[in-house]
Amino acid sequence: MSEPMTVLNSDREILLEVRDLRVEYATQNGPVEAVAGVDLTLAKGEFLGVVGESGCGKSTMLFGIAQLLNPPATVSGGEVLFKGENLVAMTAKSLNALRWRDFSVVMQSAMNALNPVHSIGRQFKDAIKAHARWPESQIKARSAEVLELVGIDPVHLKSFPHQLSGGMRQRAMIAMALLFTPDLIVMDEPTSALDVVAQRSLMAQIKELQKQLGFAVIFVTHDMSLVSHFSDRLMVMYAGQVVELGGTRAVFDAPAHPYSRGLLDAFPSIRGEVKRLTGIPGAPPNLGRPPSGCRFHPRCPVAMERCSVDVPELYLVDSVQARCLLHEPAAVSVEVES
Ligand SMILES: Nc1ncnc2c1ncn2[C@@H]1O[C@H](COP(=O)(O)OP(=O)(O)OP(=O)(O)O)[C@@H](O)[C@H]1O
Repeated sequence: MSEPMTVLNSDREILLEVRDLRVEYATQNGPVEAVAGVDLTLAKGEFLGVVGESGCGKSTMLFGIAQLLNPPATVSGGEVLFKGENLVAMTAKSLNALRWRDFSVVMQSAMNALNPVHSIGRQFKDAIKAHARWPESQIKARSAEVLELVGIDPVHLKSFPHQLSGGMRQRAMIAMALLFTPDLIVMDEPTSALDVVAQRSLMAQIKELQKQLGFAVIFVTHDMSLVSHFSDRLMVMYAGQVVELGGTRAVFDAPAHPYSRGLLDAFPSIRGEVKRLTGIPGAPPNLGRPPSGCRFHPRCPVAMERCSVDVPELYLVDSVQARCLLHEPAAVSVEVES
């Protein structure tokens, strides 16, 4: 396996290094590889957006990184080095010691993640007690502090999840993730259950907190436009693989992979030129039997004959990486010569 490229990171210290991560679901028809060899490095304090259509493996990758997969899913290969330690090889006990303290996870729906029969304050207290022996007064003070950080009046420590609005519940989840000011927060579509206005305001708040507290974020969404203003780098996933990775601005300005271009064309631009939204015809493949060659070739508007045969790697295109044979160094030099 080739060494993962780290050229896209700044000089900042590396917090997370994912090497050739593979996740399989065991099914009656054999294994389905939902994450097929992802390489990624994340610097301290960096905000990475992960985008792609439904079923491309974004959540599975996130859960694979956080070691939160449950059967039938298992990590079938690769390493997740968090501050130099491989989470994949860690015991459940060591992982539990890291969770909340060093990294935390915010799920799609706080209604499912929060316990409906306990008050918010009780749930914060349980999370703290699992990791620290703080006196009652410190638990109360910290719980109130993190709620205030996300713009919720601390009186709501007494509230039960159903007594809060959807936006407040998501904020409460983020507050809980901040209890120990971790170095990394992974977020799986934390705004998807909210209306557009609440979505933007929560995004802005996450970004503000991130700047203030310095944690890194991996933010999964299927909405390109949502992360456009907030993420430093963007990872585009298709059929379990990274198909493009680069600075968010660079990917938006000149997407190097036809799939990224298709995703961008599927969302309206607020300030850009008015154009017809085209999107991408067809649907992501069944990962039990992914297409030969380039996994995107059956839907690709610029596919060449060899795309159904030759397997593309991630190639460097200016400052981004793209998994497309159009950018294979040999193909590019032939084009230049002719
Ligand atoms: N329980 C399961 N058994 C078999 N395959 C599964 C199972 N759950 C997910 N998969 C496979 O894993 C793939 C990736 O799913 P995943 O939920 O990670 O995608 P996603 O990009 O996060 O989608 P979404 O945006 O809808 O959450 C799916 O295409 C599906 O084929």
